[in-house]
Amino acid sequence: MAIVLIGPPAAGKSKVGKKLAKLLEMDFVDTDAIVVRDHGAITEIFAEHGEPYFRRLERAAVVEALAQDAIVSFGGGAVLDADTQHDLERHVVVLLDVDAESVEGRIKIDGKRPLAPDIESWKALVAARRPLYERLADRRIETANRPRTQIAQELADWIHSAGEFSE
Ligand SMILES: Nc1ncnc2c1ncn2[C@@H]1O[C@H](COP(=O)(O)OP(=O)(O)OP(=O)(O)O)[C@@H](O)[C@H]1O
Ligand SMILES: O=C(O)C1=C[C@@H](O)[C@@H](O)[C@H](O)C1
Ligand SMILES: [Mg+2]
Repeated sequence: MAIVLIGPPAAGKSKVGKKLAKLLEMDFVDTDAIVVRDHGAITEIFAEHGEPYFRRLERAAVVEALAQDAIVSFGGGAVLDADTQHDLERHVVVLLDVDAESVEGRIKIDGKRPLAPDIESWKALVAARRPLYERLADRRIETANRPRTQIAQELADWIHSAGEFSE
């Protein structure tokens, strides 16, 4: 079973996931990183082949990631795939959430998200996905104005107390 972090672009899935994996002494896998490893930069995949093509590569990355007992950070849109939604029923799913105001500075900083290049597109994307994120999640964590270390520690404590991965 994997512990899967889902949620809006720039919620902190990759950064928090890495810290959580360290705390729990588990492997860390990121579906975006698998796609990049196998196919190159995400911005270029979107520009050259479009979103449906990217989603197929992403689905393969999800299958690889969920086969491991690891902390798995999803790309923001990985949950859109119906097979992935079904697969998530067998895993622990955490929604890392963030509001538009708090995410604004984060989006501006890296600007490398083809579907959310600015805050207005981020808002529309997240509004459409929010019911899905909430339906799939076993637990929701607010990340606005909170250090990543604290978020990771809270999650690690919850996982320990829930008995997940206890030996
Ligand atoms: N709790 C936080 N407080 C402040 N900044 C944060 C926090 N979490 C993440 N960030 C910043 O937000 C940006 C996005 O973080 P990260 O790449 O982990 O997001 P993500 O959820 O993995 O996004 P994506 O869906 O694009 O993969 C980074 O610049 C990161 O430093
Ligand atoms: O929210 C999304 O649809 C995306 C988020 C990123 O993690 C990448 O997977 C890609 O930029 C698409
Ligand atoms: Mg990420």
